[in-house]
Amino acid sequence: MKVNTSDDSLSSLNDSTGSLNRSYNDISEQENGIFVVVRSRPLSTKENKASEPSIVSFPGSGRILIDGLQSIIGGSNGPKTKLFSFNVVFEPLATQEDVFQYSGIKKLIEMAAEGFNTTCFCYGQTGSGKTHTLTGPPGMFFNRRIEPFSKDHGLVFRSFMYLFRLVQQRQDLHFVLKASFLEIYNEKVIDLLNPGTVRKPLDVRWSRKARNFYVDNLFMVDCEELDDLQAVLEEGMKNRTVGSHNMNECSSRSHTMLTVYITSEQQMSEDGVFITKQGKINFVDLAGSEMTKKTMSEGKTLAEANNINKSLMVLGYCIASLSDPKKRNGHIPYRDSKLTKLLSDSLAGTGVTLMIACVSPAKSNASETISTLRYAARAKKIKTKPVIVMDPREALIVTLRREVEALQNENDHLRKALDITKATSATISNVKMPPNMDMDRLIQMDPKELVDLVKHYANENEALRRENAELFNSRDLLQRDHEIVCRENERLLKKLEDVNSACIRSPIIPARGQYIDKTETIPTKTQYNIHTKNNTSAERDKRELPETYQREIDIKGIGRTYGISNILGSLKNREKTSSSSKKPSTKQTSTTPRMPIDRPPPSPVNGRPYGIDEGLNSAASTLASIISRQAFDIPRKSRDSLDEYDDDDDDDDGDDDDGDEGHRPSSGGGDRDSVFSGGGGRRSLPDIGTAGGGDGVRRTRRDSVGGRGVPAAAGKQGAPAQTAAAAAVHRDPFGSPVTPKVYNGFRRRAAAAAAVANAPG
Ligand SMILES: Nc1ncnc2c1ncn2[C@@H]1O[C@H](COP(=O)(O)OP(=O)(O)OP(=O)(O)O)[C@@H](O)[C@H]1O
Repeated sequence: MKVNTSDDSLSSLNDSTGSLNRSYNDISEQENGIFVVVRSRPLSTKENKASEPSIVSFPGSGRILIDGLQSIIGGSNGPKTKLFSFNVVFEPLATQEDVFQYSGIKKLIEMAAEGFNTTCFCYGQTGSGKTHTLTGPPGMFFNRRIEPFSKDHGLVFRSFMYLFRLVQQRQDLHFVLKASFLEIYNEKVIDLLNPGTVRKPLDVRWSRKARNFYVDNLFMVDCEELDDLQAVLEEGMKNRTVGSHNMNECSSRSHTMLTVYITSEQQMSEDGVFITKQGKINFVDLAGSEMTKKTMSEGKTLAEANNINKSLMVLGYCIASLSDPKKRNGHIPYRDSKLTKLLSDSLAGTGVTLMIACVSPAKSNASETISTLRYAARAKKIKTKPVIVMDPREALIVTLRREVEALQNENDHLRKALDITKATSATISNVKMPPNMDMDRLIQMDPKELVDLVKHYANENEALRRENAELFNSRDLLQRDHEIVCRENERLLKKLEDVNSACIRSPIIPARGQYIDKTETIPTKTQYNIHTKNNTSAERDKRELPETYQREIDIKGIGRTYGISNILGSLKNREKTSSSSKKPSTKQTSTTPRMPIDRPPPSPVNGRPYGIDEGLNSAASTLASIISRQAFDIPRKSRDSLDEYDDDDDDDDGDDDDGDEGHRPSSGGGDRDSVFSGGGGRRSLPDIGTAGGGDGVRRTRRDSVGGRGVPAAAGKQGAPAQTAAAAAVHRDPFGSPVTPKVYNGFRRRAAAAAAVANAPG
C-alpha cells in the first residue's frame, strides 16, 4: 500500500471529475478546509549508509505514526509515539504519478479552470522532498531535454498536461493561459522569467479592487501550447537560487511561486452573453526549514537560512492564528513577510488550497518531522471560502440577468395568484424590457455602452421589484377584505343569535303554521302582511303591526336593527328546535339556535318545507291565539285544545323565564304533540288565570298585550273589585275597546271554534 486516505478525503479535493462540468455554485457557497496531504520520502542513500532507522509507520486511513520519540521529545517521560491524521498520506514508495492522482491536485486544476484561485504548496524541512514532489529530482531541468512522459515529472508538469487536456476537451470555452514564475529570496521578490542582470526585486502591492496582494510588474508569458508552459518551468527552475549544504546538495535557497493564470470565456445564454472567469493555480515550493547547526550553514547560506526560517516562522504564525477559531477574525500578520503576503489569499481568502507536507523518515530528523506534521495539522483546521473570480462588469450583468429572471418568475406567479390575465397585465405592467442587445459585442463594447446596458437591467429590476410590491399589496388588500367580510358575517351571525334568543322568549312569536287554518278569528297574512319578502322596511313593519304587538316588539327590542325579516329566521329556527324536541325526554339543556346567513334553504320540517309565509302565519296565528284566550276568556279546556298546536312549553309556576331556553316537558305528559294539561302555562307569557280548571289561583296577566295588566276572568276565589272592573272593559282581538255587542260576537265565534276543535273525533 503506497497511498492511504482518510474517508472524508473522498468528499473533498479527491473527487475530481476529470472534466470542467462541475457546477461551481455548490462549491462557492461553502467553506473549505485546507486540504492537507503528507508525503514521506524514502531514506536517502546517506541515511541508509548510516543505518538510520525509520521512525515513520503508516497505520492506514490517512494516519501516520511517529515512533521512538522518547529520547527526542520530553525525555524519558515524553510520549513514545505520536499519531497524526491527514486527508492522504503517501508512503515512501509512492510514485510521482500516485501523488498526482491522489493528492487532489487534479480537482485543484479543474477549479482553477473554472475561475477559482487555487494554490498547491509544499512545506517541510530541507531535504524532505518538496522540490522532488513538485518538479522532480534535482538536475532534471539542467542541460538536458525534458522527456514529456518521464516518470520523474513532478506535480507541476503533470498538472500542465492535465490542464491542456481539459482545455482541449472544452471546445465551448475559450481559454487564455499565461504563466509567471517568481522567487522570494532573502525577502526580495525576483522575477524568474525576467531576472535581468541585476535581479532587480519587484514590489508587492495591495490591490484595493481585487482585495489581495500582487507583484508589481511581474512578467507574464502567454502559453498557447503545452511547450510554452514547459518552457516557463524550465526557465524558472534554471534561474532559481539553489545552494548546497550538509543536508541537501541541491537545496532551494528561496521560496518559488509558479503561477498559471487561466482565463475562460463562456457563453452563458442563447442571446450571446459571455462571461469571463479568471482562475489561477499557484505552485509554491517553499524553502526548507533548517537547523543551521545541522546544515552547518555559514556566511551567505546562513543568511539565507535565517531569512527562510524567518518567513516560515511568519507563515507559522499566520497558520496558527487562522486555525484558531478565536483568533481567526483578528489580526493575521500577513504583512510581516513577502511570502505570507502572497499566500494570504490562499490561506484564508477566497482560494482553494492544497498543502503537501514533506517529511523525512529518518530518526535523525524526528523533531523536524514532528514539527512539520504539527504545522500541517494546524493548517488542516484553516477554512477558506472559495469564490469564482469574474470580471466585475460581467459579473454584474450576469447577476442582474439572474435577478430579472427570478423577479419575472415571481411576477408571473403573483399574476397567476391574483388571476390577472396577460391582457390586463399589459395595462398594469410598467416594466419596460431592455432593448434587444447584441451580446456578441459585449467584449467590444465601450464602457459607456456597458454602463447603459447595466442601467437597463437595473431599471428593469427596479420596475419589476416595484410591480411585484404592488401585486403583493393587492394580494394583501384582497386578503384583508376577505377577512373583514368573514368578521362581518360572524358579527351578523352573533346578532342573529341574539335576535333569535329574544324571539324564543317573546310571548308573541311562537311558531306554528297550521293554527291559522283552525280558527276563523285569526287574521290572515294578507290582513297583517307583516313578513313578506318584499317588506323589509322597519317602518313598514311597524305600520302594519297592530299597535299593541308593535309595543311588545319595541319593548323587547326585536327587529330594531335587522327588521322583521330576521324574526322570520328565528321563527324558522324555533320550528326546527321544536320539532327536534318532540322526542320524549327529561330536562333538555339549552341550545341557542344559530341562524345561518346565505346558507341553503332550511330542511323540510315535518316532511314538508317550512316557508317564510308559514312563519308569518305562525306568528299571526299565535298572536290571535293569545288575543282569543285573553280577550274572550275561553274556558281552559277549550283553550288547551287550541293549545295543542302550540309548540311552546308551558310554565305553570307563572314565573318569568329563568334564562334557560330549553324546552321543558309539560306537566301533563312528555309528548308535545298531545294536548297540554290544564296545569300548563307559557314560560314567557304567564297564564292569566284559569276560568274552569288549573290551580284555581287568580293571576294577573303580566304580558304586555293590551298595554296594561288585563285582569283574568274571576276564579273560584273571586277577584278584587279593581280586576273585575277592568275585566268589564270589552276589547276586540286587537285590544281595542268595543261595545258589548261586538265583544259578544267575537266571544261567541271564538267559543264556537274552540268547541269545534274540542269535539271528539
Ligand atoms: N519521494 C522521493 N523519492 C525519491 N527521492 C526523493 C524523494 N523525495 C526526495 N527525494 C530526494 O531527496 C533529495 C532532496 O529532495 P529535495 O531537494 O526535493 O528536498 P527539498 O525539500 O526540496 O529540500 P530543500 O528545502 O533544501 O530544497 C533529492 O535528491 C530528491 O531526489
